[in-house]
Amino acid sequence: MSSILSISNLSKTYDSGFQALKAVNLEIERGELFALLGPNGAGKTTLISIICGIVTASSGKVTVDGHDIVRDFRAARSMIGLVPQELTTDAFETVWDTVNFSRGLFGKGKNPDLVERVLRDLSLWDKKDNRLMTLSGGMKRRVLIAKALAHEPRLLFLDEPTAGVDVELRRDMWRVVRRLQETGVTIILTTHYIEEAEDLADRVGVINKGEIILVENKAELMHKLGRKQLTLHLAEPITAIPDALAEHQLELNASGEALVYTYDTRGERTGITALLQDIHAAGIRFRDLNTKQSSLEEIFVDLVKAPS
Ligand SMILES: Nc1ncnc2c1ncn2[C@@H]1O[C@H](COP(=O)(O)OP(=O)(O)OP(=O)(O)O)[C@@H](O)[C@H]1O
Repeated sequence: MSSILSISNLSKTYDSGFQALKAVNLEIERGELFALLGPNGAGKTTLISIICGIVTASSGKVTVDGHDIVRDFRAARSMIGLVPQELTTDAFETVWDTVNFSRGLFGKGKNPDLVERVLRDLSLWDKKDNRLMTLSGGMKRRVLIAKALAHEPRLLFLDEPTAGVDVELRRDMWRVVRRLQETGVTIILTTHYIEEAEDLADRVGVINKGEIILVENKAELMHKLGRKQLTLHLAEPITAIPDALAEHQLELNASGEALVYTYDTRGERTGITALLQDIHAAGIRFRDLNTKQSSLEEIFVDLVKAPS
């Protein structure tokens, strides 16, 4: 198997007695872009912090490229890059110095060529002599990535890389992340923007209340759990759905001008042909129709909503 990260039966109970992770099992494949989604407090940060050696697990085992994160901490940690949300380094430092310093923290010798390549890849080269405080928010985020890449990690954690940034910068960051993946880095991304996972991820994992409740290929997930809706815009409004159409379980919108039919994209039959025949027979005419596929966001909300 080519897992770069292997997590088995990982649990964490904080001193307060709160169990933040419950027997988590997860395999991350080399080169993939994995999005870890979960509502606030689900355990994402705890999981990443354990892998990076910031928090100690209560039980379970994690290996990074075969290195146990406890017994073989240094080797495991040197494989990992962590991009936090905030830049906490000295604002007076230059881009060049701060990125070189990050490399040095891992005991790696100077490698100006490599640092130059990292800065060029992130479009930071012309800013290399700038002090951090003079950079825009977007450039600061790039510096965070450059710092995390300076010691040549093979596994990169991006913790909400686009939290609080505008749409334009978010798309710019997505391009950066895609380029990184093309260079062979395995990426684990946590995000609150489900659209981000929808756009970038190969696989999606959903964590809720300390448990991984789903791990799935993104395309498969959207196909499996996705629903489609067909909306028929009626030529004349109706006040109620005729009994003859009851079996189709339609919804009528508030103005009585549109009928909405929800169907399963996996089903062998969508039921649309029968629906249209019955609608015709019921004397209802429509002037337009359109279909809509549910988004990853809708699937996610369904998955994590508390059972009633
Ligand atoms: N040091 C701690 N002591 C006690 N409980 C903690 C500690 N750190 C985190 N927790 C609790 O563990 C749970 C998981 O927290 P964690 O930060 O891992 O969640 P998260 O999924 O990253 O959430 P967010 O998206 O809000 O960052 C939360 O209920 C949190 O209150």
